[in-house]
Amino acid sequence: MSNETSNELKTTLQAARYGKDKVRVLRVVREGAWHHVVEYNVTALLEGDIDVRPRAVSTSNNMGVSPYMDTKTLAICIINNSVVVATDSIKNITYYLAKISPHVLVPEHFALHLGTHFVARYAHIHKAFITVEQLRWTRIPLNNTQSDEGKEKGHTHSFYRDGDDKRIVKVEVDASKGKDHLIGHVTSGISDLLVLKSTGSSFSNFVRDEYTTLAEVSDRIFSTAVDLQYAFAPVRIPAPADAKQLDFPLGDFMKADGSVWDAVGVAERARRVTLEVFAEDESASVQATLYKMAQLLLAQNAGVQSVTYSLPNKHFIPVDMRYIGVENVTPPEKAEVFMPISAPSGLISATISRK
Ligand SMILES: O=c1[nH]c(=O)c2[nH]c(=O)[nH]c2[nH]1
Repeated sequence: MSNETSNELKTTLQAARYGKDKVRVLRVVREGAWHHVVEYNVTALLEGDIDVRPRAVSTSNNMGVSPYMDTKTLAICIINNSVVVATDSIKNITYYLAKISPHVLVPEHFALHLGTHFVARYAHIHKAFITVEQLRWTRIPLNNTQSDEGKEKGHTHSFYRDGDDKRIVKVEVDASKGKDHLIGHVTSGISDLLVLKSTGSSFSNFVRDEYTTLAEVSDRIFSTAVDLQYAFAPVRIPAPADAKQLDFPLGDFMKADGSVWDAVGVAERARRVTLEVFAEDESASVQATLYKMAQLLLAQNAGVQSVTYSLPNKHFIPVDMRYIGVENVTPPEKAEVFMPISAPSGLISATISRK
């Protein structure tokens, strides 16, 4: 395509969003000798009046620009970067809020505080999208060490990574109805929670036709990497009242609809219910177990509106050793040696919401 053609092409900016991805932060909060740590990977993206394109491009050169400039240079000169909060600044703000936010230990609260600051601080930013991925750091359990209140057991300042699963929080702070009408949309969940059970799973009565080779089984391995998302009802966020727009009165909006918004409690119950249903269910299929998990999660958490699970069915094939005179494949419930199959896997997902 020639330059002339690309210059003349009429286009419209359908959507634009930008910011910083993978901002890695570890925060230590000290209550005397009793320390807390959180490690987050933060993505902070902004939307608003961020169109950098020149409003009207003049090629007739009546704008006080040197007559020797060509059309291309002129266009670069008047590109409107004045609407751009640099992604470097977005990263700096993320670290600053990690330093000063009283809400930093709870990813939902931190994400809401960060998103609120972006839309409150910059008049032309109408929406902030914050994703916080929390990595596990669990207190090393020791019998003789516990907090002053005696609530939590474990070492005062030593932690270990007790799982690769992450807590994933996605927040949208929407100021499009005005800076005094901030709405927060919060979705939380879990990713990469790897589980396996060696019995208590069957699969039968599925469609049998000319494409079917799978045998019905009353006993099989069930393994998945849980991906869970649960959505809260939207929350009203009071606009910051201070000059620097850093206020975030969490207590106020927790009571805004007359209920307490317990993000930490929901997260603990969601992980527990997922693990318990997985372990205890006599699974008729991944689909059936998924539905039970989601129903129980909704039943236990009044503030949750909908639940989405996405569960790969990781296959394990009994190794056929009949060629060396060893029986390992029949009956299936007696199989002992399996080949884990990395691909393909099944993939079962569903969203369950309140009626
Ligand atoms: O629990 C299962 N659900 C399926 O839809 C399916 N399909 C399949 O081949 N195995 C399984 N297992």
